[in-house]
Amino acid sequence: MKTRMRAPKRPASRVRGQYAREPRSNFVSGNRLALLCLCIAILFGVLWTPSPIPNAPASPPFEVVDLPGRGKGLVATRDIKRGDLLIREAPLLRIPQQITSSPTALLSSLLSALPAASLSAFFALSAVHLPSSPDPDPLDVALAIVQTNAVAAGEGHIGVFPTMARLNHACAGAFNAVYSWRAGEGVLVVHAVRDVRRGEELLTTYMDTKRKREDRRAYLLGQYAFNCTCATCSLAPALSAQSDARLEEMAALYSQFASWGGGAIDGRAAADIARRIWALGEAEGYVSERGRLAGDVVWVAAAHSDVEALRAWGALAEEWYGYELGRESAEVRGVREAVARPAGHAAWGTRPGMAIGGGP
Ligand SMILES: C[S@@+](CC[C@H](N)C(=O)[O-])C[C@H]1O[C@@H](n2cnc3c(N)ncnc32)[C@H](O)[C@@H]1O
Repeated sequence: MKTRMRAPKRPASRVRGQYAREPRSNFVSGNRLALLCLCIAILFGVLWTPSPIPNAPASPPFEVVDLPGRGKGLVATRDIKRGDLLIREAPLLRIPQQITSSPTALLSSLLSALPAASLSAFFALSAVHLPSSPDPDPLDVALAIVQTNAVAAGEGHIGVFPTMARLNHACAGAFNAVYSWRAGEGVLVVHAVRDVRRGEELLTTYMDTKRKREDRRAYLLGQYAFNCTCATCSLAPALSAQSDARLEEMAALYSQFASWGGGAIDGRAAADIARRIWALGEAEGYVSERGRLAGDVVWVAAAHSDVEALRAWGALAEEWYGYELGRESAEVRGVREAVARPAGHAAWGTRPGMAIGGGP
């Protein structure tokens, strides 16, 4: 989700890249003793109590439980409404993606600075692709934990979050929770993107799942070492083929929509594509990313000086950004401002005047 995409919500943001393959350095070995001491302190019973975060739900609507075949996960303890805030938490670690030093050296210094309780929370997280040695270097374990649990945390950064990290994955129309980084507050928030019944598992998505089932499953197996059996991946063959076709068409349409930025299509065509994406999402049950889509059409409407379309898409953007990012988010405030003062929009009048049409 790029170009001028504003919300750091692209679910494909779980990170690996350079952190996956960095060779160990002498510096790592030099820090091993300190880390081992800290780990031993943790084993001697330091319990993790999260520090209170302002505006975090006072009583979270879920519990962390062991789920057969999937490790821990979050299960709703009461009915949840679309748009409800589920989690609001600070990172245990926040790491720049582009670094000049060794990732393990950086990780070592970040971990060394953590209070024992946070270190305990970090090392309690799950990890795939652990080193096979019976006595692995704690920094290699730490690296595997980062690779399994880190998500995008602002421009050029990833973060590991103790509660959010327990969310398991589902694809396309099957996930019900979406996370986003609040740069101004330094926290990650997770909202319900659909209604959830008590007893249902809360599920986010680890990747852009607008891909066919075979590709999604191969990616998840390779990166996260599990076979996805979510509701979308479990569809019978004929229904799965229809779902694949919808998801692949949505992905192709998003690319076409983005080509408006370079002038390849006009505003009316861009809005037609957005309406088609919306309809496909409805058929698929894929309602995530609608705030951003509608927000982008607001931009197109402003560029073509179409106030009516701007207001119609603005209402949709406000509603769906509100569900995914929170009604108090910067994105909702931005859309409200655009609707209140269309001519004050940064894109206003930058393309030829044109009626692009209202929402779906
Ligand atoms: C970020 S962790 C999620 C929380 C994890 N279950 C735990 O116990 O901490 C990612 C790991 O959880 C497991 N997982 C996530 N989604 C899953 C799913 N849909 N089915 C089975 N395992 C899943 C995989 O082992 C994956 O590598």
